[in-house]
Amino acid sequence: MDVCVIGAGYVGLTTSTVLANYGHQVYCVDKQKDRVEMLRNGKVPIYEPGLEEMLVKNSKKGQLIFTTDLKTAVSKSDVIFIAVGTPQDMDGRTDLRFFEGVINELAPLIKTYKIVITKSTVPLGTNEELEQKLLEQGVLKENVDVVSNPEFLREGTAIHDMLYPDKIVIGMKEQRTIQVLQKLYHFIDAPYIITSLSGAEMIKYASNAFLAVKISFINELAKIADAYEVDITDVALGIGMDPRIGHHFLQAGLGYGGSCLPKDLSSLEHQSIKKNIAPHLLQAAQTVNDSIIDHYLNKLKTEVPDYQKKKITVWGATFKPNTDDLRHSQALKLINRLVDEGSNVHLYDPIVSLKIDNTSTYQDMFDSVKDTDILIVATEWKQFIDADWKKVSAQMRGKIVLDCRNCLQPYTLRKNGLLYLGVARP
Ligand SMILES: NC(=O)c1ccc[n+]([C@@H]2O[C@H](COP(=O)([O-])OP(=O)(O)OC[C@H]3O[C@@H](n4cnc5c(N)ncnc54)[C@H](O)[C@@H]3O)[C@@H](O)[C@H]2O)c1
Ligand SMILES: O=c1ccn([C@@H]2O[C@H](COP(=O)(O)OP(=O)(O)O[C@H]3O[C@H](CO)[C@@H](O)[C@H](O)[C@H]3O)[C@@H](O)[C@H]2O)c(=O)[nH]1
Repeated sequence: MDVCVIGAGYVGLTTSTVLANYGHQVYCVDKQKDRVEMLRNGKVPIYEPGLEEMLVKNSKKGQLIFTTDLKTAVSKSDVIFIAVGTPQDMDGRTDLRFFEGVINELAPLIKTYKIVITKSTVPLGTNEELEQKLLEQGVLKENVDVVSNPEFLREGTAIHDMLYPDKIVIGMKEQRTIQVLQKLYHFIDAPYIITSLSGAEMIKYASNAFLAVKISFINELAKIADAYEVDITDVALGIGMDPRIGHHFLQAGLGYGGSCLPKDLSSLEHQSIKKNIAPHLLQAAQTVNDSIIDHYLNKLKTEVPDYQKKKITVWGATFKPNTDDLRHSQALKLINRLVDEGSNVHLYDPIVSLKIDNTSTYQDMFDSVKDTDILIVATEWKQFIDADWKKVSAQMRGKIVLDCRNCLQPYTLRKNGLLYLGVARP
């Protein structure tokens, strides 16, 4: 099929590349000229393992075309994906500026039958409004079907997640769209969940809200476990064995961040309040998440009361490993907090080279710990987990390692003369 994907970010690029790889002719449109130019030259503006290779292969074949020319892309396509950002505004609601911008640009271009598929995460009712707005702006009813097809990929494993999803969610009004979506996703073997437009929108928010609640649950338990000197990783393992609970998303640590969980939870809270329903649980999840950095720093303070006067190295800045995404990163919040407190901060991240006032950034993880008093592991990159701790210990001046992701082995660190510090890791 001929497909137009609007937005060349994490979702748009993954969708475009995978669809092209499985035989579709894809036109990926972005309004940022430099981004499109870069993509045409085979350079991917984001760090996503495996993406560049597949993207270049399909661009070379002409199967995947990057453009700023929406008009031509729409005229050549049967289906149009919207994959632009839907960030949160100052109040925590969804900012639909980019999404609405797309509707206004699309409306005059739809002259023959098209299926418009929303991949972006949008509040309940947005796809109904999308259809209304297209019709109000002159699109003929017989020329458009709107489908809500939310995306569940995770950054760092985006290609895998698109190829092997646990389900494909389709919100639609016209049955005829289902066959088209099945043809589009012919290479994916997953159950279809067919629902209304808002049903699909809600499944997306409900998934991310549930994940956020689950993480905050284990993080609250970690505080209790810490007070009773219980190892939270044992508790997570124990409760996770119950298939009704499951092992996923029970890794206690610095809390959740990223471009989705915080903003989607916040958006759902607002959508709930709009209908006079108090979102107690959703708010509690956010409150717990907001309290975690303090909890870790208090832990550090019990060991080093004047830690602000020490030289501190932080490993990891991104919101999780295997991504360059810094949006709502808890690690970055921790770094900024240390800087605000006046600490002498040294940074190392395997992918991102940060420029933050009053910090020093290193290109080598071992150089970054030279003569440092305290090492804080803020993101669980594999190279930190597998670090040569003997070498780290030899480089450091002090001996304290604060593990904010429960990703290190206390025994290994102690064996190498380091003092392991964590929450609920006695
Ligand atoms: N990042 C994820 O892991 C992920 C996963 C699932 C769902 N989502 C959702 O998917 C949507 C996209 O997220 P993302 O992280 O890929 O966003 P992103 O910010 O990485 O990329 C969005 C792209 O859209 C482009 N854009 C904006 N307006 C445009 C327009 N009018 N025409 C053409 N291009 C335009 C921007 O230039 C940008 O390149 C969001 O709603 C997000 O919540 C994201
Ligand atoms: O046990 C866990 C699991 C995750 N996290 C943190 O939670 C955040 C989110 O992690 P993850 O869900 O893996 O990252 P995303 O790439 O943001 O993916 C989420 O957000 C996407 C955008 O909506 C969805 O598509 C995915 O299904 C959903 O998992 C990160 O800060 C993680 O460090 C924990 O603290 N403990």
